[in-house]
Amino acid sequence: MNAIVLLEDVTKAFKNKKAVDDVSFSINKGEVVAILGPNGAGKTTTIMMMLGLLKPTSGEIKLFNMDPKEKRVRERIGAMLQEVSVIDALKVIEIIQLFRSYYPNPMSVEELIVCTGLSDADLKKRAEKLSGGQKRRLGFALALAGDPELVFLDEPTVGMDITARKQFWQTISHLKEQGKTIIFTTHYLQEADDVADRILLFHRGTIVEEGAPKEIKMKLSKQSVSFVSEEELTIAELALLPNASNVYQKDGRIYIVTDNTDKILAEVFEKKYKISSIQIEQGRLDEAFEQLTNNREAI
Ligand SMILES: Nc1ncnc2c1ncn2[C@@H]1O[C@H](COP(=O)(O)OP(=O)(O)OP(=O)(O)O)[C@@H](O)[C@H]1O
Repeated sequence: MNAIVLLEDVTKAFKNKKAVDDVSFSINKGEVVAILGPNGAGKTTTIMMMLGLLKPTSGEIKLFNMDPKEKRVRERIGAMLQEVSVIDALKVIEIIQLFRSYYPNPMSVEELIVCTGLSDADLKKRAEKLSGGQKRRLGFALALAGDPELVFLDEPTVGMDITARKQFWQTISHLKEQGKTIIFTTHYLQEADDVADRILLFHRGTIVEEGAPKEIKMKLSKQSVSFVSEEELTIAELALLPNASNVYQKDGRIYIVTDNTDKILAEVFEKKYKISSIQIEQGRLDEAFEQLTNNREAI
């Protein structure tokens, strides 16, 4: 088996609330996997557990078939977390050298500079003087300092401008070509679609969809029929229509998400509902993602 990350029935509860609820997945060597989901979905908690920084309440996590806390594991992984906390008084280059010294086969400083886009001027700055975007670059450099086989990136592009984002994803593609395994979290379907081999879509602590971006897109970007209702129609009633896969209300219109708009229209007409302003929507991907998570919110 090529799986270098393995989670089996992992749950993390804070007090009584389950942040991650019975999650299982495995990741193979060389895969780029996006953990996608809205705020509070459990993405960061999952990353922190994989890194051995949080202990699961139940279930098991293995990296390279070992406990994530083992030194032999730590030497093979790198992580960029949301908060980069470094020693403010040190210069950027000193922090990078310090991190490199923790690893048996670190990446060269030259390569780290190319990968992260840090400039010579940035290297001489004290960490406390860095802008938000420069701090993210430093965080990325520290994640790569040990030339890791497995890289964890928690919302890596937050605070980056467009140029920095572009360069960042180019570097990720380059690291993938080198055979590195990359796991990143994001709120943005587009980012996951552009770079990931596989998406794990999290919502409320569970994986609600999993697959290649193409598969996820096919599942999510369903068409819908929308209309204005002239009478009191309940979502629950419409959800019973045989071809309705989802029903929701937005800006005074009712939307019925479906695989077959012709059939759903026939079903709606048959019921003789008093409706007007009927439209068929193609379904944008971002919208579909929002629908999926919003609708689950209401369940
Ligand atoms: N240390 C903690 N103590 C209590 N609750 C926590 C703690 N850490 C996370 N949670 C809760 O667990 C849930 C999942 O949080 P998590 O940070 O994993 O989500 P996320 O998907 O990373 O969200 P975001 O996109 O906002 O970063 C949230 O409801 C959060 O409030």
